[in-house]
Amino acid sequence: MTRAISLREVTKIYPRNVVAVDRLSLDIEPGQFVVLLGPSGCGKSTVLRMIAGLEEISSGELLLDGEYANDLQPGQRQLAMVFQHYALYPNMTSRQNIGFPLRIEAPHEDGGPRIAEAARLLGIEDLLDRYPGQLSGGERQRVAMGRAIVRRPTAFLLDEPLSNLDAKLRNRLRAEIATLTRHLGVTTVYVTHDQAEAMSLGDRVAVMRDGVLQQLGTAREVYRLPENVFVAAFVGTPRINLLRATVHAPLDSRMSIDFGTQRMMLPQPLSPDHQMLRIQMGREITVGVRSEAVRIASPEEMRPTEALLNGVVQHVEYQGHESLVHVSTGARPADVDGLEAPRPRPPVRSRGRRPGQGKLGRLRSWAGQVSGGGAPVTTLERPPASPSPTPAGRISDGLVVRASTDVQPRIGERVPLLLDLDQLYVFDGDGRRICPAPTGQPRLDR
Ligand SMILES: Nc1ncnc2c1ncn2[C@@H]1O[C@H](COP(=O)(O)OP(=O)(O)OP(=O)(O)O)[C@@H](O)[C@H]1O
Repeated sequence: MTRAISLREVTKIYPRNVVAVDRLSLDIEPGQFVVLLGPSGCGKSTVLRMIAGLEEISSGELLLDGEYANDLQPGQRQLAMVFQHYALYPNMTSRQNIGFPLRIEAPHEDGGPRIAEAARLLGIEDLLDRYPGQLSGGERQRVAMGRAIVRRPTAFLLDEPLSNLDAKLRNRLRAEIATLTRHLGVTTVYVTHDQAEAMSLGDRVAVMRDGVLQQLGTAREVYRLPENVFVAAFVGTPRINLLRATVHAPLDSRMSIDFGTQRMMLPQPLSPDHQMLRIQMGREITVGVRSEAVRIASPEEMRPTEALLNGVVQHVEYQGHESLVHVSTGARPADVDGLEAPRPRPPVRSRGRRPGQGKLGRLRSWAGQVSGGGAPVTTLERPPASPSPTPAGRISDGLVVRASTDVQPRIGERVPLLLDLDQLYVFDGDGRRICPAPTGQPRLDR
């Protein structure tokens, strides 16, 4: 059995008025895999904990299969949660750890066949008699998954389950989790701050910022048609180039985008999307260009859908199969708030979380509640990942261009840049995407 999960205008306000989740509405269909993506502190885990019943909902409704579920006890929800820090009992073998929830639920039943089935699905049959201390990080996370699936839950709630693992293992387990949950056909809500992980995993990605849902869509939609500058900047590697500009639209000559030190002429006749830019004349806009939408090539090679800028090569990152060329155009880079660091909310860190109430403390208590009673001992192998030290939203001031390794520009060289206008994003002063035109407004098919 699998579950439909709906959140209707759900808000969570922690003590001291910390609004962790703000009127979030989300419908997750049975069997769907939805990723909650956003920077640290944006409220992802809180959403998951409210679904699990580990956190009270301040206002709004949670529906499980269409039934009001705000007041259901965690144990009545038949959901399984897996955490970043695999909470395994160190003095129990993998078999005992996986079978633990069954012993609590049905102490007189033989859990053997279900444990064996879970172990087979996860490919850990040969690890069943080992203790957590004798397992690698990835193996422990598989055992933790085993403990979740053995109960045959109606949905999985996965809270950054892979962030403690090294990149290679993370990629492998990520693929395994996707395959496993699809095979089981169980609704899955997966929390991560890693956009690459989100893009590769979910049927749908819900991008959050400051407790507010920014966009819900397929990975392709959030990448190709980001609804605002935050989503554009958060999703995609290398990060989208974002430049401050104004629209220059004289009646008697061609429309251009003015970057301060140079203007980019838009081809005539103007596309319907570009015609709409006229309204922005004189206002500051943000232009977004992904690194694959720019090429270093001579103006003679310019296609009808391209426009020309000039730049000076600052730095070349050799990546083996391609190079990332950082080019200065003299344009002002745009800042986007809240991309990496939590929003500055002074009361939050000192908001009176008692020792043990932070991520670690919450983890200890959740582990006990969700895995079906008892208070499991948590083996914590690594300290929780600290938030990225990068200051919020600083976009590097060079335009990053993806180039084939045949292109070998010299540092300091002046180069022509051809921008693909079909992949040009424009955001208004409030950060909303105005080009390509949002759905419902006339726009080019792409
Ligand atoms: N028990 C609590 N009491 C008060 N504030 C809390 C509590 N738990 C979380 N918060 C705050 O609520 C906000 C959202 O936290 P949450 O853990 O849901 O974010 P997150 O996106 O999952 O972040 P991370 O990826 O770092 O876990 C943050 O500002 C956090 O400090």
